[in-house]
Amino acid sequence: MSKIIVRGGRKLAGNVKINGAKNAVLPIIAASILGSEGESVIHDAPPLDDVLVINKVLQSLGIEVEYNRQVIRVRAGQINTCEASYDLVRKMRASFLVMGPLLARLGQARISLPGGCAIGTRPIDQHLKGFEAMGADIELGQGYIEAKVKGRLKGAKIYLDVASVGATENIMMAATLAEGTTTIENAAKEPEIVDLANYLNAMGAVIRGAGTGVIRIEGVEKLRGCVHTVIPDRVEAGTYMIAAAITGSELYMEGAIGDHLRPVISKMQEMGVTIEEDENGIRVRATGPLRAVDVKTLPYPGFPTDMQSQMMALLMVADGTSLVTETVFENRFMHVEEFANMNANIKVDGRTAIVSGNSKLRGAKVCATDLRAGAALILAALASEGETEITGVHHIDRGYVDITDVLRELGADIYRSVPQEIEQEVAELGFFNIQPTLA
Ligand SMILES: CC(=O)N[C@H]1[C@@H](OP(=O)(O)OP(=O)(O)OC[C@H]2O[C@@H](n3ccc(=O)[nH]c3=O)[C@H](O)[C@@H]2O)O[C@H](CO)[C@@H](O)[C@@H]1O
Ligand SMILES: C=C(OP(=O)(O)O)C(=O)O
Repeated sequence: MSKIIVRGGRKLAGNVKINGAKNAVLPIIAASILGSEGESVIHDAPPLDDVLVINKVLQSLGIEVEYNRQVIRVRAGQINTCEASYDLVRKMRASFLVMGPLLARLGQARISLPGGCAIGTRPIDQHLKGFEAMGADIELGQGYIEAKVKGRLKGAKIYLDVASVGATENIMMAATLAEGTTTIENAAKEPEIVDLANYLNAMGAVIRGAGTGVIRIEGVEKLRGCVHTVIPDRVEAGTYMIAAAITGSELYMEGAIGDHLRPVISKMQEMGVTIEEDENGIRVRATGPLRAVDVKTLPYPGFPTDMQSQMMALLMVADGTSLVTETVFENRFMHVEEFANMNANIKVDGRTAIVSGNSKLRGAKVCATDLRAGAALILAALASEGETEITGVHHIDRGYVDITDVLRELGADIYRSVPQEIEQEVAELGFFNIQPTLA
């Protein structure tokens, strides 16, 4: 498996073209299962391992999927099976998002339990509660979850105990073909939910309120393929924004949407980073010293948990002590131990990390324990003295397109031992040597 090698201390400069959002395209691909007529054409689908995996899940169901130059074409007129196998679902939690569409379309779905995970227990009780409220019988056994409904799902009022992104998406997709109206209360409000609702509406669904805490879905008889462009990846953009700040540089995030990044922008401004937004993107400039700030992760529009580790990397080099509180996942501080190997000074007390700033970071051998932790290690390495060697690169490949090439073009001294596309080609040949995901 590949390693990423970084020699820190270089300034960066230039434009970063932000890719389509991983967390938007995955549910959108799953939603394509609902289109019993025509073809769905999904533009700006980023070439990530997660996208390859979910495409394979659809193909394993007998659905036609073509992926070429960031465009995915899905023809789901015929589906051969309602079962998504363990081998694929274990690679990525988001594969579970095919449950709602399959249940709605075929009245039955059998999906392997999504695998264990490093950032928290990540139960799926809220997804199942929603399906049950819509009339599905759920059975668990032999590592699989089976859901069945006689006839169509029935519209229902569903209150989510936690504003889960995945549960909101899964229930919203299932409800599009249900009989009657479904209301999701305490729904997640993330931009990716809005993108999915826009996609479903373009397929013929009737969804209102996406982006607010109450979403109403009027069921329709059938959906058809449509053409859609995926929103830009706010986490990819946020990660490069921190790359600019941590190296005292200036970068322009082309295509990034400021409104999707409000808490990240605000916190970076509080730290003393200059941020300018225009209609095409976001410019980040860091010249002076950075101030410590406290950060608490929350569901959207709060500070995103997917930016917590990267923000922590930046706080390690700020003046003063910062508190980072993780409220979304109960075990998302594994990067702290790796940061400590790089000479950071961080103490964890329950769900809060106390980050002492002004660290003189030093290169070390470290391991990416999950996707964003991996990105945060790259960021810390850019600001470190000496060489950092990062293993666990398969995690990073789940969510960043060519991150080493992009950073090298911006001026970083960074390379990976095996290029991402070669690892993907090997995976495409069928040797899915990507380990089960831990994030
Ligand atoms: C593919 C994708 O979009 N992944 C994102 C999605 O993950 P995902 O959809 O898995 O995250 P959720 O919003 O569901 O999880 C949020 C919290 O709710 C809990 N929970 C969730 C479902 C459930 O049935 N019961 C339950 O208790 C989880 O354990 C977690 O503590 O949102 C997370 C929170 O913004 C992000 O970090 C992930 O990057
Ligand atoms: C946790 C993440 O993704 P996933 O939900 O796919 O594991 C992430 O994108 O940071």
